Amino acid sequence: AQPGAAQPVPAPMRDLVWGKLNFLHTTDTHGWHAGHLQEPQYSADWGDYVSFAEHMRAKADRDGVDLLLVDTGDRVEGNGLYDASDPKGKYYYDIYREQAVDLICTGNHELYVASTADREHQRTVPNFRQNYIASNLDYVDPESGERMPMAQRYRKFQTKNQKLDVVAFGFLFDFTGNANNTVVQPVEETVQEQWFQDAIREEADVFVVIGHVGVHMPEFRTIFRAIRKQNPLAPILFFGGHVHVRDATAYDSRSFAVASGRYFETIGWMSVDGELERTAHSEDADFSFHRRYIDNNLVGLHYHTGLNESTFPTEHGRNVSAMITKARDELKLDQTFGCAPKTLWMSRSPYPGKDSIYSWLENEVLPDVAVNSSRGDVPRLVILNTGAIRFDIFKGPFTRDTTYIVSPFLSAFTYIPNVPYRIARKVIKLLNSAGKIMESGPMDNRFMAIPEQLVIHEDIVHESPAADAYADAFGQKPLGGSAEKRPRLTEGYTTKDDIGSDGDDTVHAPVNFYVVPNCVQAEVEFPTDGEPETVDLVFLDFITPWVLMALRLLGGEYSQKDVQPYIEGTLTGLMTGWIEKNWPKDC
Ligand SMILES: Nc1ccn([C@@H]2O[C@H](COP(=O)(O)O)[C@@H](O)[C@H]2O)c(=O)n1
Repeated sequence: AQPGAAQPVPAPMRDLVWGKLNFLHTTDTHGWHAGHLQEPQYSADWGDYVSFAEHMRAKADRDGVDLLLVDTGDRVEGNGLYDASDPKGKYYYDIYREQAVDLICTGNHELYVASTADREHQRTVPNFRQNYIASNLDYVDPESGERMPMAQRYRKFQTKNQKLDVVAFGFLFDFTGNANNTVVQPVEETVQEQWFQDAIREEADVFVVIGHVGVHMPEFRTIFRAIRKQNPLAPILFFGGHVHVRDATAYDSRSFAVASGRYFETIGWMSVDGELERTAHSEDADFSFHRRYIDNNLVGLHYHTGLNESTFPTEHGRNVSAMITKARDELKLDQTFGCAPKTLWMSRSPYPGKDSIYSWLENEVLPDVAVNSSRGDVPRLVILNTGAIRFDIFKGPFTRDTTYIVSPFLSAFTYIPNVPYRIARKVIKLLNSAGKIMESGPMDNRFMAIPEQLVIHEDIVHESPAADAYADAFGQKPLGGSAEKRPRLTEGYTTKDDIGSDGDDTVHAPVNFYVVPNCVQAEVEFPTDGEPETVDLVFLDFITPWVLMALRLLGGEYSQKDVQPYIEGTLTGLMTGWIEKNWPKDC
């Protein structure tokens, strides 16, 4: 872990179940490779993961089974370690490559901005040349204009110890927001391509599909159906992501799919056991699948390896942790802009509410920063999509790192001047409508909100979410402390997926999740009496297509040419400026 990172505390644990073929999985790490310095439960860093994987591989070798490492994209955007350098990722690419990832693919965040996609192609693809898979993604060379596969379309290889034949694919969901130096082919089309049809006819003991795709998204079903049609008896394993949740499902009795959360809070574990060799595949062959969501902290990593503080870190792992410390120092990520007077939550506290980050933005920040000096006294509606905010603000120092953690995007405020208020006032309602109007495809309203809400549609409020709940440690091993003296449970994930509610490796007290609207809105410079005739409609550029669509549905004929820049700077910069001005400097 990084110097100064919060110390994890012991908790009741569930063991990993090993099989013949085992996997460790990361997804949506978004630059959090230093770990969560303020959250003990997720405070291990990428160097610790390197040590962990080395010990787990050694165990696999000793036991004659196999272990593969998977990463399913969105490695960038969302943490100072990636975002704070110029160019972005100056340190991240060299840190990330130190992990021996066997199967890796691209997420949408590697593609929003052309220069990010260029760097993915120039750095990460060659770093993982044999292992990077891009089944439905092309890259356009900036010099020649030539369109080429981002990486190999699929990978066929043999596992180290059992020589199992694996055919692996690497997909991205049907993403349409990519920069124009990449092309994402819809999954429905890809599975009809000749190369794919040939690949699923290769001799395989196991098919592995990794993808930046939620395990309940239709894209994985499409791939599953295509492979299964040709291979009725083979095990098919899916590793997904994008939705930022811990999740698992099975598409049939010979398939299994797992998604491993977000922000390097989770290291996913999947194992499959049974007669895996294709010669043994039969109607009667029984495969067993297990999944575990490992909280990324040293107490847990020691537990799963049976090691301790002195025996756990490998030389390689220590060196990677040191690379991260050096990068964080050089990037001055601990530089403080202000001291947050209290914790502001995205989903753990209701909106609107005194502890909601969105209420804080709506009531305090937006009215103050969304000001165009030449139109300062014009009444305006300022709309922010909730997905623009990526993480909670914890009470205490708000640092350079926090700015990117909370708001990594380069989104700026744009506006349409003088929109009749009778139309403008209804826009927010349409943007927040539960999907009746713009409900699917790239214009799905939910793409404006946080990714978790693609699968969580209602509040999850526990009767006693507080930290004073105690373990029902029956059948679980207390880690540190006897059964009589059970440890107090820490708050954390209490995942329920299609497999059950025993997926998390650590037994936690539950936390609440309150659904938030797709967008929030501040009314600024409104007359004290009556309504304005017209208003400036101000919004983040990311949601322009939805705003134009909403206006059109309300009878306002506006197009992209009516949308103008409102103020200079990004939401991130403006928010940080507000914090510098309004919160105390020292904590
Ligand atoms: N400029 C941007 C880009 C993205 N968003 C939000 O992020 C969501 C996607 O996040 P993933 O980590 O799941 O890829 C997207 O749906 C938007 O809500 C944004 O606000 N601004």
